[in-house]
Amino acid sequence: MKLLDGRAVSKEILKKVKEDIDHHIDKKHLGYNLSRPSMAIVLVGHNAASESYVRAKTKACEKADINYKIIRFDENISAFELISEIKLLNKSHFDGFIVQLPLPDHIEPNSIINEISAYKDIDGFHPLNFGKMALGQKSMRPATAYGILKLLQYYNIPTNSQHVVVIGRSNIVGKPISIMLGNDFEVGRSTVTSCDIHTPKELLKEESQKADIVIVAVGQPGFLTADMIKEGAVVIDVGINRLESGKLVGDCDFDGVSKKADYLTPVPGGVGPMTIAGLILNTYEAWKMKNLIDE
Ligand SMILES: Nc1nc(=O)c2c([nH]1)NC[C@@H]1CN(c3ccc(C(=O)N[C@@H](CCC(=O)O)C(=O)O)cc3)C=[N+]21
Ligand SMILES: [Mg+2]
Repeated sequence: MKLLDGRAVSKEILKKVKEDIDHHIDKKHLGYNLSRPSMAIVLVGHNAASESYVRAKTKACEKADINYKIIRFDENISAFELISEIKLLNKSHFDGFIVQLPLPDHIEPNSIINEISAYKDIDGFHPLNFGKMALGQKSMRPATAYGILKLLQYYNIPTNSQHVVVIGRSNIVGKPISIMLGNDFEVGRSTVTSCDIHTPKELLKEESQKADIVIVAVGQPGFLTADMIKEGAVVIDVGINRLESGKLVGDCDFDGVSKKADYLTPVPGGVGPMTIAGLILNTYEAWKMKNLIDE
């Protein structure tokens, strides 16, 4: 069994992005001095998990030499005020920005996401980007799904004609990864079965036992057990669950699954850092688009 080292792959991607940015800036593209890419992170209220994810994002910006600014708002901000701020950010110098989720209960997240300029939507959550992604057009891709594709690609894990079972159908992970792997991309052309926690357990097991690749994103520790996979499967664990002990675990029964799978992502150190790599790649791509840099 081989661990898919998202931390190491992410580090390599960040280094490569920095070098590519340096390269474009050295060329003084279009005859003017390009400034480095920049992103803003909108943070509403104080959520301990969000604070830690945002720290991981800013550290990645430092590694890729991308400028960033954290923009904080009081948890009592109204949806109307927040949308006004989003409209300002759409017109700002930032190449991209994200609105860290979850938002306070009184703000409906889609009402905010829909206001983000698709050109600056480095999370890839805007309906225009989601639609383009689904149609197989160039777009900002949902960062976690993008990161997972990059991880599979890095380890030369084939997806072409492979049977993939995705467990979880969230708009930010399960749904987009199911669509992307079904598309006719560099990484794709898979036969995808989309399941979720409501799929009857026997039916789910019947499917997942046949899968070459299982992607689990349900947010329940120990959900995927060894009896649910075939010998030699590739298992991508998207879960990040903090146990009462403080320990961070994924959605797999790690000890059991690791004895049967050929490849497995650890938690931490797997999909989490790859999500951040996806975000940095999207920022780099938004910057290139804005400056008309064509690869
Ligand atoms: N607008 C928005 N975009 C997001 O991309 C977004 C979000 N909101 N809200 C929350 C989720 C979660 N997320 C993670 C990013 C990195 C790690 C990560 O790097 N995790 C480390 C461990 C971190 C730790 O120790 O807590 C790891 O798995 O190795 C995890 C989770 C991005 N999210
Ligand atoms: Mg098969």
